Amino acid sequence: MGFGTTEPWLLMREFLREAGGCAVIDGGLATELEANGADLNDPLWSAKCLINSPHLIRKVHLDYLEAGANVLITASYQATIQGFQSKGISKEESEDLLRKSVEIACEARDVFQKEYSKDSHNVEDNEATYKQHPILVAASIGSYGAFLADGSEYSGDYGEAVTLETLKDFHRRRLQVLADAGADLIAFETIPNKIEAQAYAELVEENNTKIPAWFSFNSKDGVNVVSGDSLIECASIANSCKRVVAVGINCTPPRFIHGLILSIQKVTDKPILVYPNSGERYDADKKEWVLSTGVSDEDFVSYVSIWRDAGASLIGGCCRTTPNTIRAISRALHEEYDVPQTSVP
Ligand SMILES: C[S+](C)CC[C@H](N)C(=O)O
Ligand SMILES: N[C@@H](CCS)C(=O)O
Ligand SMILES: [Zn+2]
Repeated sequence: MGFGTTEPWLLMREFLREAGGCAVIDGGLATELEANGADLNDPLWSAKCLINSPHLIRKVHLDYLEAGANVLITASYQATIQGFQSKGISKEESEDLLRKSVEIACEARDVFQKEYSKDSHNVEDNEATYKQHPILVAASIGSYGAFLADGSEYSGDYGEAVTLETLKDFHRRRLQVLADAGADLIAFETIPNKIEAQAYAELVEENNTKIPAWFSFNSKDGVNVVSGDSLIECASIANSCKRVVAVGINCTPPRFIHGLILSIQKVTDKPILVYPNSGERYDADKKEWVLSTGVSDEDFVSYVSIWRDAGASLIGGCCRTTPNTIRAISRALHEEYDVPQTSVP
């Protein structure tokens, strides 16, 4: 499924309808790469796997599809031309690595869909597990703070020297490459402040970016985005951007999500997406998560119907969530909204 170039918002509505009213976003990619043995203690973080272990990325994407995800987010969150160049990789090879992140996700989707259609011939049409399963590939763009690799995507504090133009210059070429790489949409994720949202909005307009985008902010107080900038103002920037087809929150503790959905709704009619983290805290110096501050999968999933009823129409997980979290989200959504089939004796 692709969005093409016309009426992106209509096609998003159609995707959501095909997904049963509420689509499932995948879970933590880096988390699962680590669970599969990757060492991400590196300034490139998960993007290191684009160089060393693309097979792991493909496996994790497939695990999320099998768990019920309708949206795969690519491994380009911390993949930047500048970051690759600082490792001695040429500009051309860096751009190839960005494209590769999209290719891997598209390939995983193709493999999954082939298997899925093979299996469908062996089961009754009315079995809920074999319903139509639309899948979008969302090319991730992490913030300038992610590139800094100092955890500043959780502070949004870039200092006075970083201006709107700095951020536009930083993201411009990467956005162009990812937008032309065959993904269905761009996922601007973990956006920590208003200036970066403004930079993305201007770049999308300036480039006349071919594919639509979503804007997803993070919060650590349940009111504002992590920098302290107003979420309402940030979401309004996303709302004014015609190519933006969904607005929401990611990598934020589950307990804050309900209130944040209500805030976003005040300024947009666009679909709302939420993919919280487990509630744990990231120690950027040690490059590790502080254990025992998060919620269990059961607790996470107990929020799902609340988020859905509050108006979220894309729900998934971010850091420290796993295929088990996504499977439970998918079940919770489908149990609640599927009309049971009556069996004919
Ligand atoms: C979303 S955080 C866990 C990403 C990693 C961070 N930018 C770092 O490199 O430490
Ligand atoms: N897409 C990234 C988000 C980090 S906040 C990941 O799942 O690793
Ligand atoms: Zn995250």
